[in-house]
Amino acid sequence: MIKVGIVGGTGYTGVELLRLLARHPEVRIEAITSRSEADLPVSELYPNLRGHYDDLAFSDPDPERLAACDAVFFATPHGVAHGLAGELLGRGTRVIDLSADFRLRDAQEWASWYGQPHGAPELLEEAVYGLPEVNRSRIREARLIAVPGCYPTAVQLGLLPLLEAGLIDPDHVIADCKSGVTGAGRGAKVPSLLAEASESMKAYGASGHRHLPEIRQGLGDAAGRPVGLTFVPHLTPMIRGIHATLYGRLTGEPGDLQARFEQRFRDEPFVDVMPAGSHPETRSVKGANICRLAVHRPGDGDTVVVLSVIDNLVKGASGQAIHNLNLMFGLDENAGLEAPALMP
Ligand SMILES: NC(=O)C1=CN([C@@H]2O[C@H](COP(=O)(O)OP(=O)(O)OC[C@H]3O[C@@H](n4cnc5c(N)ncnc54)[C@H](OP(=O)(O)O)[C@@H]3O)[C@@H](O)[C@H]2O)C=CC1
Ligand SMILES: CC(=O)N[C@@H](CCC(=O)OP(=O)(O)O)C(=O)O
Repeated sequence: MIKVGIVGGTGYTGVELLRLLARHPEVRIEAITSRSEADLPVSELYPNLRGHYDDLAFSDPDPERLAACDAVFFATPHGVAHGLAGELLGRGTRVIDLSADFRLRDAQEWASWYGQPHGAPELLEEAVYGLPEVNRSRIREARLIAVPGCYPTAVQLGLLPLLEAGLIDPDHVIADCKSGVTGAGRGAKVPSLLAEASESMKAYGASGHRHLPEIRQGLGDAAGRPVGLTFVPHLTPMIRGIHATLYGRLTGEPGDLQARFEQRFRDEPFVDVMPAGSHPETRSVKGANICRLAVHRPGDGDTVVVLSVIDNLVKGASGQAIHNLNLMFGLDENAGLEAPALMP
């Protein structure tokens, strides 16, 4: 069995790791941390886990206990993994970070978007961006994984087939994205209150969101040159889910777009290219580690529209993190990730 630790076990991505790992045949949880809930049994905070982890309680983050694990997930706010990752790696423990700490290759760029100095620039060279559909072979060899953000996962998967093949103008790409409120984490914040978030919808970060440089970095790699991206996130009254509507201007006659998308993701277990004409719904991915895509060319014109949906907590975070673990340890890629979505 692979011994696993989770730092930040009380948050939404932490409990989602627990839910998915409860069905993982090769993993045993050795440590799960919370500073605010130390000593509380996990099933008291999360009754959905009763019967699964009856002997497991939250504990303070203790580097000794974490270093005894084969792998540690960080499900913490940005900046936390910077402080502990180096020590764990030095002691032979692999690190899978769900936060943004190691996603940007440039420490200065990270500092400017996250408003603090990068805490571990010496680790950036070995960090692997954990998008399996792009980096599968590097992930297999990695010791340190930066799990992609939720918006970046939905946007990159939808645009990769177009940018890799040079089918759209890389200077004018638009990502219009909607997120459920769990995207903001479990901490109490006014915009997440029921009375603020329900029966209403709003854009935010229109003039610059911290996922913009992350998405640009990935799309630039796919296009082989810098990409001009307009990215506007929105908060919507749903609990889970990301819906990305992506627009690109075709550079010429693209051929059969549907066939291109199917071919690009033919061997990917967690990307579903839906039949031509589909409109994927966020509820069709709720609780499941899957991205569903549909590609449209309205009126056979020069604009291509891609619809991409994921569950922000699963393919957008904890499920993708477990997919990375499976690859790093040579396990079945599907282990712990086989459950279909909850619908309705
Ligand atoms: N929510 C989402 O949809 C997604 C989130 N992410 C990223 O994953 C990470 C976790 O997100 P989420 O689960 O939503 O966050 P939450 O705010 O829900 O939970 C954060 C967790 O981290 C712990 N924590 C906070 N500060 C520290 C610290 N200094 N040292 C150790 N533990 C700490 C908290 O417990 P305690 O304070 O008790 O120690 C809590 O368990 C974030 O970086 C987020 O950006 C990525 C993709 C999607
Ligand atoms: C709705 C909402 O607030 N979403 C968050 C993004 C989700 C998230 O946790 O960001 P990472 O993927 O980078 O960790 C935000 O806009 O900051």
